[in-house]
Amino acid sequence: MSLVARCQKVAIALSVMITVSGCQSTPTSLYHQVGEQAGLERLTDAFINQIGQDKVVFHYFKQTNVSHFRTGFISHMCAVLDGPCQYQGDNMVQIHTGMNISEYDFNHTVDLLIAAMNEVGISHPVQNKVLAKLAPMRRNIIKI
Ligand code: HEM
Repeated sequence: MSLVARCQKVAIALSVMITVSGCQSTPTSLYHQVGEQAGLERLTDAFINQIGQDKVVFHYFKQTNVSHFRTGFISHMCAVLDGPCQYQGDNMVQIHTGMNISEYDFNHTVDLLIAAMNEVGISHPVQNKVLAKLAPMRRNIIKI
């Protein structure tokens, strides 16, 4: 290959790298794998729907402003899944303090989220990665 052709190849490779790193969502991020903003909106709507029909945990949300919850949950998930968002809301402890959420109810809520992920077609390997990100929050949410 001539030197000019080589330089052209390197230039193309570099410009591809710059374009990719300049994107808001890296192709490998979990945020990308759940379908970015539109995917998180679909997921959160399905989750809210699940909660709305649920006899076990709905009572926690009786006084909740759904539109505020929707915006906050989407932005929190976006940040947790390494998307291009900065979650501005209260932290998990602040939000859930006083709710005294039992382990059973926490697990049940996670089941509702899994049902929502199935509903919107998120693959099981991606679901597992999402759940692994949420698992450490358990101790900041339960029985406080
Ligand atoms: C890993 C699991 C969970 C995550 C990541 C999570 C995340 C969040 C976030 C980000 C918000 C704030 C939304 C906003 O800005 O308004 C929120 C609010 C809330 N969460 Fe959770 N949550 C989890 C588990 C639970 C569980 C298990 C329950 C109850 C069974 C629960 C009950 C609530 C309620 C009732 C609110 C609304 C509080 C209000 O009305 O101001 N959460 N949650």
